[in-house]
Amino acid sequence: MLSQPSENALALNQISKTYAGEQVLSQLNLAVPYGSVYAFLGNNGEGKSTTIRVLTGLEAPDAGSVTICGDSLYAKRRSLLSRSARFVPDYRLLHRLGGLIDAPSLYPNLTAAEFLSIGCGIKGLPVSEIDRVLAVVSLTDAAKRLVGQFSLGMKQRLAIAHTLLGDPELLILDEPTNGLDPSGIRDIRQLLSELPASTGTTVFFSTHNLDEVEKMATRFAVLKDGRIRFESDIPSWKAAQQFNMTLEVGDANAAHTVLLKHGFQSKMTNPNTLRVEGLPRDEQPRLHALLVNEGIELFQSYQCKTSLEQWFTNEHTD
Ligand SMILES: Nc1ncnc2c1ncn2[C@@H]1O[C@H](COP(=O)(O)OP(=O)(O)OP(=O)(O)O)[C@@H](O)[C@H]1O
Repeated sequence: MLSQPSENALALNQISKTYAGEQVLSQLNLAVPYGSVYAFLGNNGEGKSTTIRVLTGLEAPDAGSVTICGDSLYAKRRSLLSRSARFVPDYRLLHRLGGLIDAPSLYPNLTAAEFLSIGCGIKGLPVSEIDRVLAVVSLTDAAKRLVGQFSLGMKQRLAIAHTLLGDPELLILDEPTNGLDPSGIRDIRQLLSELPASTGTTVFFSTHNLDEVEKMATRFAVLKDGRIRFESDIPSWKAAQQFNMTLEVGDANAAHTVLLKHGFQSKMTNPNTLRVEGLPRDEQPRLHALLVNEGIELFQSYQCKTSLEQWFTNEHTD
């Protein structure tokens, strides 16, 4: 009998994992609240895929526990052949989650509906599920088209539809926009960010792209050196973030004097360009208004993009 859901759709407690003497995950703790779109952010090789394999039951941890919708995924069992105990997943829990790990395996000679009907058959679901999940991923009109004729973005949406068969409470995706073109990326971002509202599913996805986090997630955590090094909801993170800005103005010298008078530090990079570093987000409107009010011609102002590595190094070195 499954217990009542806790406040978190997913929780990892003190998870450790070692490969051939190399510690990949080290006492990792993570909690994903129901209804969130949770980004699991980390650079290449930090252990995102390893974590996802552990929390989908594909690979047992060396230590720690995984809780899905309030129930423990792993139990320690003594093997019949050896005296040592090992973690074994409770497969009954896996129907509560849908997982998309690595590139989806799709059949090019089947239509989208035929492909999904196989999933329905395996899971013992009514065929009405096919129309439901196709509608969620906006592929209703492509139901009778061959999968081999789909764009990469459509294939990814179909793969997500497949994971949604049976209406799982939690969806887990490993780098879901990898390899897609800009329009495919946009579609997947929109689909995933709307899923909690449209189906009640909590979304957990890994990425190495900071931009992805800002555009899709409600919360995020940064994995580094096997642990969660930073965790926040998006609005608090945005409010606390500082930006480097470039301003294109008619007279950089005059603009510099105005900014200095109001306590902003700026650097002139040429007679028409200023750079302002470490500017808090909520100071940006005031800075623009000051320049305009003082009669400075402001042609353009843009934020310099920060990579995950830069952002993490700048703000969270310990
Ligand atoms: N089955 C395995 N056997 C041995 N080492 C492994 C295995 N799987 C992963 N590793 C190692 O664990 C570390 C983390 O790998 P993992 O694939 O989890 O990282 P990742 O954050 O998902 O990286 P990427 O973004 O490149 O996919 C790497 O050093 C990798 O070489």
